[in-house]
Amino acid sequence: MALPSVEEMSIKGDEPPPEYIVKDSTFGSIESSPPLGSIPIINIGLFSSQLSPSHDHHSKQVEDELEKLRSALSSGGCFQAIGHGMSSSFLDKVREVAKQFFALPAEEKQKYSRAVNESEGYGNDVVVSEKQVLDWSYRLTLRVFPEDLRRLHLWPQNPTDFGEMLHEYGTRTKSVIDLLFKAMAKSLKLEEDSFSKQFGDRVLMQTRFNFYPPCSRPDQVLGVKPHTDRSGITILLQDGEVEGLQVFIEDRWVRVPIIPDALLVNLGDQMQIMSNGIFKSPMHRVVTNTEKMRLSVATFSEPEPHREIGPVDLLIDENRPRLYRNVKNYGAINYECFQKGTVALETVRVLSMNASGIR
Ligand SMILES: O=C(O)CCC(=O)C(=O)O
Ligand SMILES: [Fe+2]
Repeated sequence: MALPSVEEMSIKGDEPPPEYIVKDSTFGSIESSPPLGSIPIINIGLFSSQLSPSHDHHSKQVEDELEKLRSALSSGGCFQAIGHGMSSSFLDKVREVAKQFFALPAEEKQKYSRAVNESEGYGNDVVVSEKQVLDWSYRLTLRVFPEDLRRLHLWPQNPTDFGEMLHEYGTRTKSVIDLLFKAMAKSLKLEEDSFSKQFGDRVLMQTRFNFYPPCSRPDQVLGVKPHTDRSGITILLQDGEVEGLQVFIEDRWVRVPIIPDALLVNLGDQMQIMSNGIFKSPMHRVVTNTEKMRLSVATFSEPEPHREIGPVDLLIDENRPRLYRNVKNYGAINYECFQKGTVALETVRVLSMNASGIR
């Protein structure tokens, strides 16, 4: 028998069925309120080439910010980006339009349902195994770039400005991603296209609207289970008021604070590979609560599946031997590992040398 939808269960205040109960505690049990993390705040406006780089004073500021970027990505693997150029009223509009979609009656949302074996569209978790613990959320996932790969029949017609909002938000987010690829390379003293050329000119960008309705058992159920993103980088617009995201930093979970106008940048697995392990793809999860719904908008960037990616040559040397092999279609590898419950990045690792330098 099919399970009732998360939406239905949330409205009725149902006790979550066993399929949703988190048993595995590899990454510790659910704590709704671990300490607040000190996630670095970085002014990415300083990386924009539109600013004149002529003043010494200014270039010192840029250097300092690049160093903050390098340090953030090589430790916790995430930071809060400010100075991204999107106004707070625009970000509120994105959240508002998305909330209007999720507030529609179930039948209306189902018009955009994800087909079996597809990642795009509206729905709950893809169920891949009986042992899988399900997430207390529903989602709408849409590809935004390249533009010719948009599946417009899955883009909501209601609210009527949804498509316009997604096009605008996606376009601006793409500029942020392009800017960050360059800044990340510069922060490691590399040519600025060192990462972006691996992505090519047809970077794939998918936006996932995550909706987490109230849950009667936040102590037993997660909005999203612990995972690392398979992307190059992920740009996350958090709910402006309701917390829920936690990141695993230095062996413990910390809460990600809400800064309504900031975009949270999460490094993904593919950028960990390209940086030869210098940058870290952080484990994160989302907790639920009994009272309030929460919305987040995650935009994932990755290379086209046929492109081979691998550690940048200049980041491989005697002190830092190659950690990962070159890979194509990392998305499929990540998905297969998710099904088997194994860690995708481990499967693309090069065997490490022993102390005497012999493999
Ligand atoms: O809802 C969030 O804050 C995070 C969502 C997330 O991790 C994801 O969609 O990959
Ligand atoms: Fe994620």
